[in-house]
Amino acid sequence: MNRDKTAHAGDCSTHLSEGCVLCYQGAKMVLFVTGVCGRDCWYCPLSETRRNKRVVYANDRLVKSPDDIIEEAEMMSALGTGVTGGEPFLVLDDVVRYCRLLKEHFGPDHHIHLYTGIAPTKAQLEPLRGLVDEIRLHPPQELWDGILTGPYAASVRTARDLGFSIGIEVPSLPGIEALAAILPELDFLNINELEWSETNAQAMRERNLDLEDGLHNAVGGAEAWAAPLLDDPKVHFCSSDFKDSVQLRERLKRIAANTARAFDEITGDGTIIYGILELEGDDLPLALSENINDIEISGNQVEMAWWMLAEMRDRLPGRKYVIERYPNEGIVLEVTPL
Ligand SMILES: C[S@@+](CC[C@H](N)C(=O)[O-])C[C@H]1O[C@@H](n2cnc3c(N)ncnc32)[C@H](O)[C@@H]1O
Ligand code: SF4
Repeated sequence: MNRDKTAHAGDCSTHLSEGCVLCYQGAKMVLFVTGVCGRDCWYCPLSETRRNKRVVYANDRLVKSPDDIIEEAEMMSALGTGVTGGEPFLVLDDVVRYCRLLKEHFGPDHHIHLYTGIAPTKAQLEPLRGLVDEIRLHPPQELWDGILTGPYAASVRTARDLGFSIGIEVPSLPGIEALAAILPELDFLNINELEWSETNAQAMRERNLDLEDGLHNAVGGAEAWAAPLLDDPKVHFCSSDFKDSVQLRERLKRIAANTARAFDEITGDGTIIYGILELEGDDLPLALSENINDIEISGNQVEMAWWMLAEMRDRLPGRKYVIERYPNEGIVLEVTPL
């Protein structure tokens, strides 16, 4: 069994759902449609700013109007969207509206997958036909034993009859091997490496669970619980490391390609690097006046290519530094004085 996480993240294409293939390319927008959920999973990772809140986010952008969703999708050249929450079926009308908007704007090939913690009925699934391509069910841990006779198996069959691609997506927890029974009826089974978050930390400690290492959010033991299932070609293990590295990096690269200015350097991680000069007076130094087309002035700050700033360093009075940040005015990762 080859379960090296890095190798697995790369050698992906044989059994991944279409939604996952696009995720590997960083091409899926995450559309969070509500923080409200009727379940209360002890491991739920939702942050306090989202949990139980009636909020909508497209990636990290707070959505105030549906246009924001399209803008965000365009900014990352999204090829698809993952609809999540909270519980999307609690706001089914909104989900239908958003998915229709996305399919109309980007075309029917814009691939949409939807997560749900409920076992949806035919009446709940029907409005999503032609709008959602792939459904990912998350049955509660206490129903994994006897999965074939419960409501989630019924949803699997209904969804399949209605033409959806249908899978199960759950975090890796003890007892997960019981889901082997339903594999023949699924298109895929995605197992998320159990992740630690601020909001589930107490519940993790109560169960004597701990972080696997000091670098990632993965919970120790999570991969081992999933191990009995991992050789089945329908099963995909999504490591916490992969989400932090490949998925995020590829999405940042897409955003950077659309938003970086001519003088921003785009790194292999999808971050951008540029130089900043803080002006000491109102006047632009002569050396910069001659390069007016290669700079951007905002207040008392002049932004330019980092290497240009480094070259002119001795001719420019004022504080100078190089900045690395996420694209589109994202978080600042590093500030290096020149
Ligand atoms: C946060 S849920 C939101 C959508 C829906 N309520 C659901 O549970 O499917 C999205 C995905 O995260 C997974 N998940 C939940 N808690 C997790 C955790 N602590 N670590 C890793 N994945 C988790 C769920 O299995 C689900 O596939
Ligand atoms: S069903 Fe999903 S959103 Fe709801 S509590 Fe469970 S993990 Fe959290």
